[in-house]
Amino acid sequence: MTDPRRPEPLPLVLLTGFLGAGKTTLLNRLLRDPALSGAAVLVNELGEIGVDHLLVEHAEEGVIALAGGCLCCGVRGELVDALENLLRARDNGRLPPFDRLVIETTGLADPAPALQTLMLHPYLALRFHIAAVVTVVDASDAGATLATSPEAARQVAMADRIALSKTDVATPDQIAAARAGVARLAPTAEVIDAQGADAAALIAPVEGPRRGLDAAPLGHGAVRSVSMESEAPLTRAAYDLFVELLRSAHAAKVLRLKGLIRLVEEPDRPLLVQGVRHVFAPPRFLDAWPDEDRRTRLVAIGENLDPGLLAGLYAAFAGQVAPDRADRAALVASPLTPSSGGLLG
Ligand SMILES: Nc1nc2c(ncn2[C@@H]2O[C@H](COP(=O)(O)OP(=O)(O)OP(=O)(O)O)[C@@H](O)[C@H]2O)c(=O)[nH]1
Repeated sequence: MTDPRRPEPLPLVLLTGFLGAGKTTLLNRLLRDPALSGAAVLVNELGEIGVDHLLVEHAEEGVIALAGGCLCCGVRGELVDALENLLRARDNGRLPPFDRLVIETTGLADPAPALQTLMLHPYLALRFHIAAVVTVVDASDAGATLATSPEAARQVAMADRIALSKTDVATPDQIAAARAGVARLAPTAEVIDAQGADAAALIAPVEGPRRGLDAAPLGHGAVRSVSMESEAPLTRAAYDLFVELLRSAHAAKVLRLKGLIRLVEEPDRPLLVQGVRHVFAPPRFLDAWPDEDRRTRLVAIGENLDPGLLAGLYAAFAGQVAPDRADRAALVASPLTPSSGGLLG
């Protein structure tokens, strides 16, 4: 039940991408679109004196610059201050009641700390929900950049959606290399050609994980995805325990975890969960399942993840443990699983 005294959390889109990928260009396009007239924008800049926000053509009251450092390095407190000020201005009528927020990060930012800051802050976590991480990828150059820059690769791995820029100047081979690089690093992400795409579609919320995933190694560095699914609903307690174990045993490797959970206690509404490394946002019930599929679906994206271990851990909580399966070895290998008398009996 929605509490009438508590405002609905506003969707927040994190727009990231490597240096010069085309974030500001895309943002300008988004801001020109009447469908997005209700968006507020926060631009994070590297220099002491912010410049990027001056390049955002529709730099009106809703565009706020956060200068003097990178969100991932030292300005997280400033991010909190800026967002609190933005909300205060909205709530007391000094700003129009914006209906979503877009944050543009610097080209070198690791998206994780900014996301974690938003998820951990008791007030901001109530007022915003992370609707999507959109990563701009330069199609003319991604093949090389993704292979040589860990920052660029991580921005792609964390993405819910990839906006391919510069497809107007990239050769077909470059576009194919960019798509292949993205598919290896972010197999679950939706890929959109930014040139022709509808502005609203570029920053639409991505609720739940995408389908058709498997735990195949991605072949690029050590980033891979592991999907976990189950038919039978989970109890809330089982889900909470699974997350606790995941956080304590695997958090260093998990870049992102996202999913829809079917709970025994509330089977008609999916619980949307997301984690960034060891930080998990307060789970949020969606009003309804997005489609006919009512299974629990979770996807973890991470570095050096052991798919068997993770899938086995999930299976233990989802009631899928079959002690004679190959998973057993993986499960027993977990330092947190007692060698006897524990989950496996
Ligand atoms: N041809 C072409 N040029 C583009 C496109 N998108 C961006 N550019 C150009 O690429 C350059 C960098 O674009 P920006 O939008 O400033 O990139 P950014 O990601 O905001 O850059 P930083 O803030 O430095 O990280 C500019 O010269 C843009 O005009 C595109 O789709 N096609």
